[in-house]
Amino acid sequence: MFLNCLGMCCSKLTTNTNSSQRRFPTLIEELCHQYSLTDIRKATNNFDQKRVIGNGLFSKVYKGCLQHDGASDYTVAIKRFDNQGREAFNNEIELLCQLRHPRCVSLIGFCNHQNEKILVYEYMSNGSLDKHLQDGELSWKKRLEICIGVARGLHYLHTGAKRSIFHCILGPSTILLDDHMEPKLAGFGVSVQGSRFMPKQKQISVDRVLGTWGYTTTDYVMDGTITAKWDVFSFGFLLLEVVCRGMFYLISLTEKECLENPVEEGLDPIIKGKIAPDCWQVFVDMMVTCLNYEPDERPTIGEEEVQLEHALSMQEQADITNSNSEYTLLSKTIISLGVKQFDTEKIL
Ligand SMILES: Nc1ncnc2c1ncn2[C@@H]1O[C@H](COP(=O)(O)OP(=O)(O)OP(=O)(O)O)[C@@H](O)[C@H]1O
Repeated sequence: MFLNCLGMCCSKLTTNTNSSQRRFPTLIEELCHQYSLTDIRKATNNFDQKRVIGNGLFSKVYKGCLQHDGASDYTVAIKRFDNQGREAFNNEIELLCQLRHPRCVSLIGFCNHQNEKILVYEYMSNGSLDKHLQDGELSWKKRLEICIGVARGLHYLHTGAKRSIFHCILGPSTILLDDHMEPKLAGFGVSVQGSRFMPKQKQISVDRVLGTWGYTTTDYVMDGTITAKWDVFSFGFLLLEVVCRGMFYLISLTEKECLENPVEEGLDPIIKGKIAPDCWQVFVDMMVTCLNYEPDERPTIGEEEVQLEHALSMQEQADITNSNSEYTLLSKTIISLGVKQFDTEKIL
């Protein structure tokens, strides 16, 4: 019933575009505040370019300053969708209104004024994970903690709501970090919700290719369906990128050779020597199973979460007894993605 109501609210959002400041006496409005375009213009200094903090697939994200419920000014992130982003706007508002989890970014409000489709979120002061991976400043333990946080968020999406939610574009640019460097999932514009009466793992069909290329699994491309195992594959890719510093992001099929070298050879120099071999073994086994070509062979994200916590505790144990010296990894892990089975002509 709750989700039906939300669905109806969202279709109202799409169809009623002529009124300038229409009120929605609906659940969505109860759940998140509706801002006027004037409020948003004021908050972003009229969409000042200098306030741009990120670019989405169909949107620009600004740092803004808003007043809410009479409280003093506070900082928010304001996503302004372009004309192609209407569907993403509706999708994101519908999903985020339902989500309440410390590992998912919070939606504060929205503005739906004629062609202007805008969402307002809590501001994540440390930006997206990709920036921090590029800078190479994160310790190995922090990386592990971030991966655990991401697994918790995904676990909630897959199992915590009445209908499973599949993120579909999980990657370092859709993982944001708060003041304490804790991760939150963002970028729900193309996420997909399973149908209400379906078992959580059942496949659903979608009619478009989603996701960033490097994090896209073969399942969808082969049979046009999405399951939770899609996100698990993306999570495996994320683990790879977290240790290899952006090396695999947006990998193209022609660059697949880099996966033919052992992962240990591509480790970010910052964390080389810092990873305890026992911890690494757990981590790398998980990565390999997540990236399994066969979706049924991949673990659930709940299993991943538990294993990552186990890996972290192994690292902590090892650090107690080995506080000064560097670790050496003797393993040589080759990841096989089965990418040779792609027919790029058909896909792109
Ligand atoms: N709440 C936020 N706080 C801080 N920065 C943010 C926030 N939301 C988004 N950003 C910045 O904007 C970038 C793009 O946002 P996001 O990941 O939501 O885009 P997207 O999902 O690709 O967008 P779209 O909805 O257009 O498909 C992020 O990588 C990040 O740098």
